[in-house]
Amino acid sequence: MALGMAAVAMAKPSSFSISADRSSSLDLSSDCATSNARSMRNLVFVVNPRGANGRTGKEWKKLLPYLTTRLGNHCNICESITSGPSHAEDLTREAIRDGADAVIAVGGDGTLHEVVNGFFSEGHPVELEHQSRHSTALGLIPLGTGSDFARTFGWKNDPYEAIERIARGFRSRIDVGVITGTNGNQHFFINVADIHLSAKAGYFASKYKRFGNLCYVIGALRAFIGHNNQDLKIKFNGGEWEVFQKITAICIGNAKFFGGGMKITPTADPSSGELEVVILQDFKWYDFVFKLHKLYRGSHLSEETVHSKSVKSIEVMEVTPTGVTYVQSDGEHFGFLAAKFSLLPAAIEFIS
Ligand SMILES: Nc1ncnc2c1ncn2[C@@H]1O[C@H](COP(=O)(O)OP(=O)(O)OP(=O)(O)O)[C@@H](O)[C@H]1O
Repeated sequence: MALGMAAVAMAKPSSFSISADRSSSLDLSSDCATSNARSMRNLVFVVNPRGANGRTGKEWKKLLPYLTTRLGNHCNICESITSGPSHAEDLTREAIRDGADAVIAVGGDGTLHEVVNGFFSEGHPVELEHQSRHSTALGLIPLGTGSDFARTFGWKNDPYEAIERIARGFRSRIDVGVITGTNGNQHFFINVADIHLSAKAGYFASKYKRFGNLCYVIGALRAFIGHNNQDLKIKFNGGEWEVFQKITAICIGNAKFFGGGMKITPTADPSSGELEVVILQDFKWYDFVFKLHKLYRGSHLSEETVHSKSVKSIEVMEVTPTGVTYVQSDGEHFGFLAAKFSLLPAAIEFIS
């Protein structure tokens, strides 16, 4: 195992590992200073130093000594710093193949999203070679701008609380959402996928993260420029196509929150085996002004122009193809319609 973890570190110069138990036999053949004790849990922390406009990197530097003291006697702590977008996926795959007991995303929802995608390769779960029964858990230290997935569990951006959860090591299985685009490739999401106005707003919000949570307001204002509510065809659970008119946004929740605290899919539950779909129809700009408080509270489902439904799958396509209806997943730009959204029930063990 120690050799495996060393391989993670050697493959990426930005990775190294620390164990508080430095007196135990260390593998000094690499910069990944792991203990050989097999009883030690191997935890790989995938850290996005640019999360929350660089705050994640700064917080992590302060946190690491505490983490080492708190967990280092029982765990090998391996730090993997991302070097750019998508790197977290590769780091996660390598860690799982090398036998990590847990991969912990340190950052926001974007980092968590990439780590979740790293649990899969070409549509299949990544496994420790020749040991399909070994299970790597997913963990989270929420340190992002929105950190919306953590809100479903009532967690704050408090890294010390997160470390206590990791120390307890309680695991429960959660569902993972799957998006299949027009090219047939599968992409995974853990929080909320969404279509049209909100997805366009998210696309622009990502350009303004330097303004903190205000980026979501700026993104929404920018997205309204040139926006039209649009007729879309929807197929639920593999049934018949139905036309829904004047759609403003479709939100598909494995969990409840998006956009920096909006409780958009309020009955979604990542361990329910179903996705909650919320369809907003015929919203005008002033509806967002008057109904925004409802979206934040999750009380918008009672509105006449809001429909919700629990599903196993949903397919969406444009009635009149434009090719520019935005799709995003976990706040990350995915592409454009058409797309199918489905679920892998209980796909990942999550440290909760
Ligand atoms: N080293 C890096 N340099 C630049 N960008 C990176 C790096 N590592 C990851 N990223 C990108 O940073 C983006 C944002 O990361 P993250 O989600 O952690 O923070 P956030 O956007 O502030 O939080 P939230 O998504 O919760 O609002 C991700 O899309 C990811 O691809």
